[in-house]
Amino acid sequence: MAKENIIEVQNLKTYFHTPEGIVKSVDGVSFSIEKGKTMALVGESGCGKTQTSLSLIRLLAPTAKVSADKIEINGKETKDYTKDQARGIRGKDISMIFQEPMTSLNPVYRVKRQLEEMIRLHQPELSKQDTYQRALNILTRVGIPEPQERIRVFPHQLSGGLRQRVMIAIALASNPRLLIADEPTTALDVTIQAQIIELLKEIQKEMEMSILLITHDFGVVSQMADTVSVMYAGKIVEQGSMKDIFEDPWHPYTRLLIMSIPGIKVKRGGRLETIEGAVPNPMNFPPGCRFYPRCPYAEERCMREEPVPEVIGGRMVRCLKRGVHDGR
Ligand SMILES: Nc1ncnc2c1ncn2[C@@H]1O[C@H](COP(=O)(O)OP(=O)(O)OP(=O)(O)O)[C@@H](O)[C@H]1O
Repeated sequence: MAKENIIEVQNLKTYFHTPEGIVKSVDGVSFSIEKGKTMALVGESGCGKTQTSLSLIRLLAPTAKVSADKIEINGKETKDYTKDQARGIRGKDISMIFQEPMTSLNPVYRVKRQLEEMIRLHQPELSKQDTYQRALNILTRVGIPEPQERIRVFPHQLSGGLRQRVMIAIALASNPRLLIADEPTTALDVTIQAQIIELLKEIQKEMEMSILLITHDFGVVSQMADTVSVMYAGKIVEQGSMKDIFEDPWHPYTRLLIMSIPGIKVKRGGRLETIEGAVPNPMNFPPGCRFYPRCPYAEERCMREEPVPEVIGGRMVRCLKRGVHDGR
């Protein structure tokens, strides 16, 4: 049976036209996510992960220009959507949660108003009482104790973990087919982090929802993702199943990211805290491979030739030296 994708993106480019020049924050990105599955988009800060996800729902700065060969979301081709049309896919098709709940929760309204507004937007037929009951049910579902009390408070009166749960409740109130989770656990302590990951996984199963997980943390990827796309300097440099990528990363950047995970996989002394050097300026990428200035395996031709995507056994990699660094 053919796999059903909730989203298919081909050759997405998001460029910011600034007085100083063109910022190529997303530069030809392609991926798809199957129904009910999670794809992690991984990379360091500034690689273009957030702009990729915001491009899908067109929540970009006015200076941004988006182009693509395809952005099919839940069966609809949206690449030529205007901002107004794009508003229609937010909520029903795609919801988004962020690292910092206070950026998406409104500090001046109580939880009740924010949650009920979202429910009303998507189920206007519900009576006042049913809307309230559904709000309570969602709060209960996301593990909020004493929902009758908590629904009456303002966001700042909740702990960080509970705020994250409220944000998830609001995002789920519209029954989205795809949830974009941008660093959903980065600001939380480890125990709460694990609880939120568990919650997202349970809800995903119940609702058969797909997740686009954006993170710099390969530890979180290993707990949630089915597939992984590794992003560097506006491009996807490696793509494949979580198992393939973890067990046998082909791109040097992926290898270095995995080596920087704290924990059991890599021996203590061998662990990297960070990768040396910095992500290049998207206004001025180096010629050839964009990773060569930081790559331990780079050779002369990497500075000249831009690697094209190679697809082998269901995986994709963009590296001229694949086959050398992994001993094949
Ligand atoms: N409005 C804008 N104008 C110009 N450049 C921008 C704008 N917004 C983002 N950028 C640039 O686009 C690039 C990619 O940013 P993006 O936020 O997508 O990175 P990221 O990988 O998600 O990192 P982070 O983890 O910090 O969110 C960055 O270099 C950023 O400075």
